[in-house]
Amino acid sequence: MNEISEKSYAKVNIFLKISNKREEYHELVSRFVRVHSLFDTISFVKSSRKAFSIIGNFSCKMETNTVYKAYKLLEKYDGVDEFFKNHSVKIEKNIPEFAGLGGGSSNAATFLIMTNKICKLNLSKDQLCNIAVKIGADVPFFVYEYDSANVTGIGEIVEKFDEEILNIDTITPNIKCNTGEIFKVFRENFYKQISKKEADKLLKMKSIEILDSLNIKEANDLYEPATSVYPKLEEYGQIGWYFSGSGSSFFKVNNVK
Ligand SMILES: C[C@](O)(CO)[C@H](O)COP(=O)(O)OP(=O)(O)OC[C@H]1O[C@@H](n2ccc(N)nc2=O)[C@H](O)[C@@H]1O
Ligand SMILES: Nc1ncnc2c1ncn2[C@@H]1O[C@H](COP(=O)(O)OP(=O)(O)OP(=O)(O)O)[C@@H](O)[C@H]1O
Repeated sequence: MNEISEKSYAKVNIFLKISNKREEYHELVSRFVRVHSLFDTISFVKSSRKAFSIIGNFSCKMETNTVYKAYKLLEKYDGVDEFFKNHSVKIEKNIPEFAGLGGGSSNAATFLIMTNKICKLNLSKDQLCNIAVKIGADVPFFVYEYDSANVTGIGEIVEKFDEEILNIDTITPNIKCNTGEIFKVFRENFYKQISKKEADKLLKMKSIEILDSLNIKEANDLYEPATSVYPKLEEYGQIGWYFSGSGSSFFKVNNVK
């Protein structure tokens, strides 16, 4: 076999509320949904480079690429180092970066899943999740490959949510949102915590019902801090559109109730 390929999907946060602080991080209560129409493609292709390599257009250096971080966490397993001496990782990017669509996190998770399979590591989803949290808060969601899930903790608790597949449109303004900065401004100027009662209620509701009952500010606790840092974002906050993660993307769900 010369090449294997998998899709690496984007996500949106149907709602995103903060429930607590955990040291420098924030615990969230969120519904994550995969966007079927937006994905990168990751392939393992034969190579004679004799060292781990990534082929693709990235704004970051190799050492900070989430796929490289995932490789470093798997290289101690039998056969992984040898496999990537003879194969390069090719990533065709479609998911915009710094967009709140989880592109880097998704790529890392797809890499973990593909390497687990091709190198026959036999790691369970829960074991892969323990590795995923070391790469980033959004990586565990993508490891489970659910179309829709409730995500809590700082991203490590992922529970499947059964609902119809959502038809989602996204727009990504040309604004690079810095996730760390937005959480910092949230903590300093906008801090609030969702109550357990309100969180339990949202976690039981279907995504389209949640969006029907909340406006853009109510659905995402990071929208106001994000617009305070990047005021131009407000030009995109039209009725019917919602804000994903720490931005800059907005999304709309086309399914009808
Ligand atoms: C906002 C979301 O996109 C929602 O899906 C994620 O929670 C962000 O996840 P991510 O981009 O993978 O974020 P990371 O790369 O892990 O963290 C970047 C920075 O954001 C802040 N951060 C991130 C996640 C979180 N739950 N609380 C935080 O306070 C931290 O300062 C951290 O240093
Ligand atoms: N495989 C990758 N794909 C895209 N960006 C990557 C990757 N690896 C590292 N990065 C770097 O990660 C940062 C942002 O990544 P990403 O595009 O996943 O952020 P995001 O859209 O803000 O995601 P999130 O929804 O998790 O906040 C940029 O600095 C980018 O260069």
